Amino acid sequence: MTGERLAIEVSRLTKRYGDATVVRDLTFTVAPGVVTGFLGPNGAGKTTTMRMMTGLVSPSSGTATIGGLPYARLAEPARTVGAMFDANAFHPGHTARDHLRVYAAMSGCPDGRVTELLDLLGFTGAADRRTRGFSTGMRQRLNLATALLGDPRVLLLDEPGNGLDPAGMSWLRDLLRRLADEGRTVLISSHVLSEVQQLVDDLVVIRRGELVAAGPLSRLAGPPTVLVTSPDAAALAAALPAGAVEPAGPGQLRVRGLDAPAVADLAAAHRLRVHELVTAHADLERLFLDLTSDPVAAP
Ligand SMILES: Nc1ncnc2c1ncn2[C@@H]1O[C@H](COP(=O)(O)OP(=O)(O)OP(=O)(O)O)[C@@H](O)[C@H]1O
Repeated sequence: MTGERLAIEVSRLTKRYGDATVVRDLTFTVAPGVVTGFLGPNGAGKTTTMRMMTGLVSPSSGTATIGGLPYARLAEPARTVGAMFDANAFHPGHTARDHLRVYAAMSGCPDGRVTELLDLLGFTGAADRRTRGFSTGMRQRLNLATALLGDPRVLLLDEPGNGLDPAGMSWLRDLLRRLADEGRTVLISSHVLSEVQQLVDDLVVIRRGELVAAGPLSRLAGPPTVLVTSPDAAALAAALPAGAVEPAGPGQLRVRGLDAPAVADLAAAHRLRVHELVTAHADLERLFLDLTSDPVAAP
């Protein structure tokens, strides 16, 4: 599918409420065609920043633009940006279909789009049930359906993984991947890195309203290492390139800069035994805690 590719540019964005600066001098870009995770502990300023992107909150200074324009100047804002903020904003007496019809009418979407989305988001049996009985997972789906009504090129989703079980997360991952592969810009917030690490390509991490890291997840997490268990660990360490290896435990080495097959081949060439070889990816939860920990604010 072709369509406009619209980057989100946040430049020196700042929001003050009275004496409190809740978003401070934030600058980052959200690229089209990938899923970007917007991460930070509770109260870091994620929702406020996303609301500023959609004009729901006005910045104290700085700008947030979508495809080069502030939200208010977009020709068709509701069809350009789909946003999801509150997982509970449904009329309890409305069915999922009623809810989508109301929003479709407000944003000028054809009724056929409602049926299409109910199918796409797997509402088969639940489309005509009242939302008051919906699980959190169903609410998240309905929210997503609402955000997708105008077939937007940009999606801003505040905590879409909240309350989803593993099957729901896997479904969400596939859906977001498909939307990004269509060239859309997808920004999802979360305060739990482990929740989104399977969903995102890029990360923007904030703490107390300030940027602490931005870039591809693979770059922030660093390259994987190989963990080798061998009764010949000392001889294997001597055979590996100097500086590529460090002890990781009894009979265990951590190897950098070589992948698992290269380590296995090298051990075989030296007739050394290998009992276990594991490719270890960075501990992303640790990385997130390191990036966002705040000794001053600790109790
Ligand atoms: N209208 C408002 N008036 C005053 N303070 C506000 C207002 N809206 C948000 N804040 C404060 O701004 C800070 C950032 O809130 P925000 O909801 O943007 O954080 P968040 O990163 O989305 O947090 P969470 O993960 O808990 O949703 C918080 O301290 C919050 O109390």
